[in-house]
Amino acid sequence: MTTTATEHLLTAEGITVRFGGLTALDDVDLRVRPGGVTGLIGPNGAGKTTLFNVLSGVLRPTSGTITWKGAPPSNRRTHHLARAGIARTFQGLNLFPLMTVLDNVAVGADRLARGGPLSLLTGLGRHHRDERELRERAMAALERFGVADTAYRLPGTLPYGVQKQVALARACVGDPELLLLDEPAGGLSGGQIGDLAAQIRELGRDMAVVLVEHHMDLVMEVCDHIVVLNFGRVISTGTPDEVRADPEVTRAYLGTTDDGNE
Ligand SMILES: Nc1ncnc2c1ncn2[C@@H]1O[C@H](COP(=O)(O)OP(=O)(O)OP(=O)(O)O)[C@@H](O)[C@H]1O
Repeated sequence: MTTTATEHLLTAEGITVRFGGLTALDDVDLRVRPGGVTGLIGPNGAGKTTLFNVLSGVLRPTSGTITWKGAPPSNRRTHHLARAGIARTFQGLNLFPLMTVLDNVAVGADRLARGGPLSLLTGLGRHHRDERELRERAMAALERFGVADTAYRLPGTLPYGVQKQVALARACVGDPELLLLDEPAGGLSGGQIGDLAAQIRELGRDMAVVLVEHHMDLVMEVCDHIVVLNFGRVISTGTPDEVRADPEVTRAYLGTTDDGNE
């Protein structure tokens, strides 16, 4: 199925997630168009990570529907979503510590190969040509993110900022149509965050990016559209300027009442 520029790539409707008695998401809607950067923000515990986990197939919602390119995803398990064109990064990076940087990134290209998921790890069901192509793609992705010189190192031997670039290269190597970035600025210095902003804007020209991030300057700089969650509900949506000017958003972040009292 093809998607025109005016159609939504991903639609989440009425997403509710309950953990026992706690409602982490309450009837949340999210629509993502092809291309551009959507920010998902909100105070601690607002439900951002839970929504990300639903979108990337890690968590099945209690109720609600997800539509990918106009139809429900045929299989919501994470590696199937990756093959359909949805990639994500993790707060904890999730790089394989005993694999080289190059192999870590080649695993991310798996959706383009004929072998099954993780066949690069097991060596089963894959042609030598596949492997060579995957490694060439992985090297090209490392070059794109400026870390090709680390290809044969183990991730744990590299500075944190470099590991973050490797994780980005892994997410992008399969040419996803939707990239979910979970707090990409966490642990980075001011200068690194400036570089990251330029990278995210560039990525948003090739694919749709959804960004969960606490670093407000970065969010306001790179996002075309922002969705604000508080206590599991969408309390505001709009452009960065619209969201910044919304008193509901200020109240959510400051935890104040209409009178300005705590
Ligand atoms: N597996 C779980 N079991 C029980 N409660 C959970 C679980 N995961 C999240 N929660 C709760 O759901 C609510 C939303 O959490 P979530 O992590 O999605 O928020 P968040 O907006 O990502 O917060 P933060 O900015 O602090 O990462 C919180 O009250 C949290 O304690």
